[in-house]
Amino acid sequence: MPAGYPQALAKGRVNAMPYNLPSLQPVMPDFRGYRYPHLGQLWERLTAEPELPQVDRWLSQQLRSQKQFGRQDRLFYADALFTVMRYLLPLTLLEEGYQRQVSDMAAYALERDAELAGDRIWQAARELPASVLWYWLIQLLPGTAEYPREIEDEPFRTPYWERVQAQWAADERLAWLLDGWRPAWHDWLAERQQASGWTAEQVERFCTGQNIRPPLWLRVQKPAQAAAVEQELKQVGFTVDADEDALKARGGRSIFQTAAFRLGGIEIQDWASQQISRAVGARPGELIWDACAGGGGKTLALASRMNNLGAITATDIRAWKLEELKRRAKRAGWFNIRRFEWDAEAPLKLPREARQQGGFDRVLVDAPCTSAGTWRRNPDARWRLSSHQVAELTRLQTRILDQAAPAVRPGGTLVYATCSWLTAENEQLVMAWLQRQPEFRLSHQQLVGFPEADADTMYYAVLRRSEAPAQ
Ligand SMILES: C[S@@+](CC[C@H](N)C(=O)[O-])C[C@H]1O[C@@H](n2cnc3c(N)ncnc32)[C@H](O)[C@@H]1O
Repeated sequence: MPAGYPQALAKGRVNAMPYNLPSLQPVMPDFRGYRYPHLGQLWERLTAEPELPQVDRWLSQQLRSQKQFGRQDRLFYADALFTVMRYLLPLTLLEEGYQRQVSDMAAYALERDAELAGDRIWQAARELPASVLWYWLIQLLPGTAEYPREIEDEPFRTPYWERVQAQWAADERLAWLLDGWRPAWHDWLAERQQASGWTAEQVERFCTGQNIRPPLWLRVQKPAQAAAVEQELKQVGFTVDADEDALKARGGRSIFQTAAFRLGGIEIQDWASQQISRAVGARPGELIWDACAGGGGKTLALASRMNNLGAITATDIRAWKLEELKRRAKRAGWFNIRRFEWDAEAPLKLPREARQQGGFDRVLVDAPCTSAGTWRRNPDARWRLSSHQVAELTRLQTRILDQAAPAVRPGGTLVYATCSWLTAENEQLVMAWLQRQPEFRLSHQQLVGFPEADADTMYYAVLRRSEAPAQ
């Protein structure tokens, strides 16, 4: 924690646990022998990629052309590859250690962790055959999967595994390696623990729970339609829990085929993400700027609170994302959203009505970040995290905040958000920024979602601009 970090903020505020969390014990994907050869081929194709691709997109491209697979097969292959992704580092170290007969696997793990920083892990992992990955995965996770036939030296591997497991479990920095965590993340985790006041149990739940996919979260566009939407989803086989306009859905068939989705009654949006739009507090009639709107997940949630009264300016550096926003807004029936391409290199030229009142009532900066809070859904994202990436992103995040601040009217609100749990991108960044911005004060900040709710992990800070300019 940086010197002078105020204790009141360091404590953080742990939100109430709104949902019973499922068991956080990861298990092996439901394995049927006949699926193994194709799983091996998929791994071979993935490892032909010189750089680690975004695995969910890569996999859907691969499976799109394979019409022979049914829904259950597709779910299995996705689940299996994602599981390998979660444990990429321990799987790689186990096989390397076994092949080299390394006896001190604690020292070896720390040394290799430093060498394989960021996505360099991919260069080592892509050397491994699918059979050994699968074999070590069976050791790491409880389940009933059979060893691949290629593994003939199993009597030697088992005692090796038992020795390594004992060595890692005995070292505080390495114990979570068994859950797929890099020792290099240890300091970041300690900072998070301190900032949020987590107990050891919360830290453990946070680490192990990264390996379990959260449920599908939906947001009802118009509260008046909530009951009808819930009823339709139940009719087509979903189990649904409701929390205001957030719906937790499990099971069922493709959500995209439901009338509720096609007619704009619902959007897919994680629960934590929905809390960010709530924190902005947009009201009908106000002028809002969503500075990093992307495909519009939060823009639409803000629009939903304004009911076509007032105006939203949605900007992003990527024009193609704003096109998606346009489609989604039309489907939802929101007509008060204006879109502009904007790069935080320069200030935004304010729309006339915002200029007339001295700026926007509320500005949301949903900043580009490491996305560390989405590892439960995108497990490969964790292998891109490095100190270098964090340093680059915090520079960009600060620049975006600097450019967004003058567009907030006196007395208005600026909300800074990330889908990351790293304090460097969140509390630390906001504290440093506030020291240079005497016109703004922190109203409150919060880490929302996992490990308290079965969702992603996100952070937001609500910053208020003073009514009168600072002297
Ligand atoms: C976390 S995402 C936004 C997600 C979006 N708000 C949502 O809820 O769907 C961050 C966005 O910042 C945009 N971005 C990155 N660099 C930027 C820059 N220099 N200026 C403006 N936007 C930028 C990215 O294109 C990305 O869409």
